[in-house]
Amino acid sequence: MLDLRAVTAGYPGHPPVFRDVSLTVAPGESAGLLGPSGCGKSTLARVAALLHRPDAGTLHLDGERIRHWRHRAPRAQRTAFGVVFQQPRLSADPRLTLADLVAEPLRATGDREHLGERVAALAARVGLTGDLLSRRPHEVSDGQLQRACLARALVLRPRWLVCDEMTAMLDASTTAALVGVVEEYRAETGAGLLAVGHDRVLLDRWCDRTVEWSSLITPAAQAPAR
Ligand SMILES: Nc1ncnc2c1ncn2[C@@H]1O[C@H](COP(=O)(O)OP(=O)(O)OP(=O)(O)O)[C@@H](O)[C@H]1O
Repeated sequence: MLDLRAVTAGYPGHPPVFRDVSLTVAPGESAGLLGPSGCGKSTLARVAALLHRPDAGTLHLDGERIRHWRHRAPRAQRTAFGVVFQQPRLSADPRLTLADLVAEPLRATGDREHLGERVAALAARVGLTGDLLSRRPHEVSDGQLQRACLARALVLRPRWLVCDEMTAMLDASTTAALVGVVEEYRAETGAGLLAVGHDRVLLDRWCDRTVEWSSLITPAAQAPAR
């Protein structure tokens, strides 16, 4: 269970982006989060994935209260999440080949057993050929790079996936392919999913339920647009 209760979050030097937001995703469930630009969806998703420390509120992950975020979170909690962001170029080290990008979490955690085979299997799953794996980010398209970022998110076999507008800049066939990979992985592992997006049709098709940001928040709790 991913259980966010009365979370208030924002950025230093600014009023909170939102206050007292609660959201629960059951084990194995897929929840879509829909809302207008700038309301705080990504911030909430980052809090949920332990990447952004909230100012107040609680997060329980599979029954355990989270007390630390980012590098301070215990490895077992950090690696429970696979996260894919909207803009692959902002989350990919331009010096790495796509193969090394996919392998990055394995190297970071020291889990190098059968590394080459695991990367190759995931690359095949997301539709990356051997030729593409040897290229660097500037030598591939956004869609190809996003495929590598999804493979990287899956390589530690997370229990939870957070996809923050993963397909926003992709064409329809790449969107369908990546959503298909996520769903195949979830069917195999029982992983839960929080998918943030603007596209109601996509989220309704993809997820067990779609949550509107406006239903999470009282008008007084939303900070004015900055
Ligand atoms: N690093 C930051 N420092 C200061 N303010 C930030 C930072 N990141 C985001 N914000 C602000 O926080 C608010 C919420 O941003 P967030 O990215 O969570 O919204 P969002 O709902 O995901 O938007 P979008 O749908 O456009 O991606 C926005 O007003 C944004 O300008």
